[in-house]
Amino acid sequence: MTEQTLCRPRRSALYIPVSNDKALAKAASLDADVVIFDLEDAVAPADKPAARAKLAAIFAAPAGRAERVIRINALASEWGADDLAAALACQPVAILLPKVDTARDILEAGDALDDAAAPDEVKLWAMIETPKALLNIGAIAELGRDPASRLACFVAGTNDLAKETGVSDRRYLMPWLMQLVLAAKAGGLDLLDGVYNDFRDADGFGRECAEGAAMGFDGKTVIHPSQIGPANATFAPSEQALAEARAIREAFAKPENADKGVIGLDGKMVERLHLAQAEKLLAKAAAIGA
Ligand SMILES: CC(C)(COP(=O)(O)OP(=O)(O)OC[C@H]1O[C@@H](n2cnc3c(N)ncnc32)[C@H](O)[C@@H]1OP(=O)(O)O)[C@@H](O)C(=O)NCCC(=O)NCCSC(=O)C[C@H](O)C(=O)O
Ligand SMILES: [Mg+2]
Repeated sequence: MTEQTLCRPRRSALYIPVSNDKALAKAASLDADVVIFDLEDAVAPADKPAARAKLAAIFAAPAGRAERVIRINALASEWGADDLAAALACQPVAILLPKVDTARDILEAGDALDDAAAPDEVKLWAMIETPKALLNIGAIAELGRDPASRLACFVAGTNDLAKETGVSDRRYLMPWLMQLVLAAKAGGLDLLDGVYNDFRDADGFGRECAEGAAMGFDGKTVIHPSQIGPANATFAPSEQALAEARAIREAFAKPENADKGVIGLDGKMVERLHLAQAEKLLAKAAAIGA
C-alpha cells in the first residue's frame, strides 16, 4: 500500500466546472477532501479557453483544506496540450486524465510532465471510463508500482462507461467495477467511485456510497455540495471498526503476544494481517482527525 493510500483520506472528491464562477467561489469553504477543477466534460467547447485562463487565479487564492486536482481534456484532443501547460503552472496535487485507454496514455502524460520538469509531487490520476481501459486495466494498474509513472489514483467514470457500453444500470456495471477495484489494489492505487447524477436524491446517494465503501472504494466523486457530508461520513472508519482496531493493536502489544502470529480476542481469531489492517484504519482516522 502506498504512503498516500495510508495517509490521505479521499472520502469525497467534488467536481467543480472551471466555467462556473458561483461554484468556484464556494470551493475553499466546502468540506470535500479533494476538489477536482474540471476543464473537460463540464465545460462547453466555447468556454474552454476562458476556463483554462482562470486556473492560475484559482490556485493563487487560499485553498481551504482540500487537495486540489485539475481534470484536463484528453491529451490527444485539440485542448489537451494547452490544458496541460496551464495545469502544470498551478502545481496541483494531481492532473486527472480523462478517457485513458492504455498504459501508454499514462506513460506519455508522465513523459510530458517530466519534460516540463514538473515536481515529482505532481501525480497523475486516471479516469477509467472506456471499454478499452477496462480490457487493459491490469497493465494500467501495474504502473502504480513504479513511482516514476506518477500514477496514484483511479477514478471510475460511470457516466462515460454507461454511454460507451449501453449499460445504464449499475447492477450490470458491477463486474467491471470490481475488476477495477482489484486492479487498483494490485497497483497500490487509491480508487474513487463514480458520480451519482440525481443530486436531489439523498437516499439513493447514501445507498450508493455504502455500496461503494463495501466494494472497496476509498471515496466517491461528487457533483454537488450536498453530497460531501454523506460521502465523508460513509467512507470514514466507523466507531465500532475503530474500537476493534484499537483492541487488536493493544492485544498484539502485550508482552505475552509479542512473538505470536495468531491470538484469540473476544472469541475471534486475530492474525497479524488483521493488525496491519487495524494500523491502516487507525492511520486513516488520524489523518481525517488532523
Ligand atoms: C449539477 C449542477 C449544475 C447543479 O447546479 P445548481 O442548479 O446551481 O444547484 P443548486 O442550486 O442546488 O446549488 C446550490 C449551491 O451550490 C453551488 N454548487 C452547486 N454545485 C456545486 C459544485 N459542484 N461545487 C461547488 N458549488 C456548487 C451552487 O452554485 C449554489 O450556490 P449558491 O447559489 O451560492 O448557494 C452543479 O451542481 C454542477 O455543475 N455540478 C458539477 C458538475 C460537473 O462538474 N460535472 C462534470 C464532472 S462529473 C463527470 O464528468 C463524471 C465522469 O467523467 C463520468 O464519465 O462518469
Ligand atoms: Mg467521463
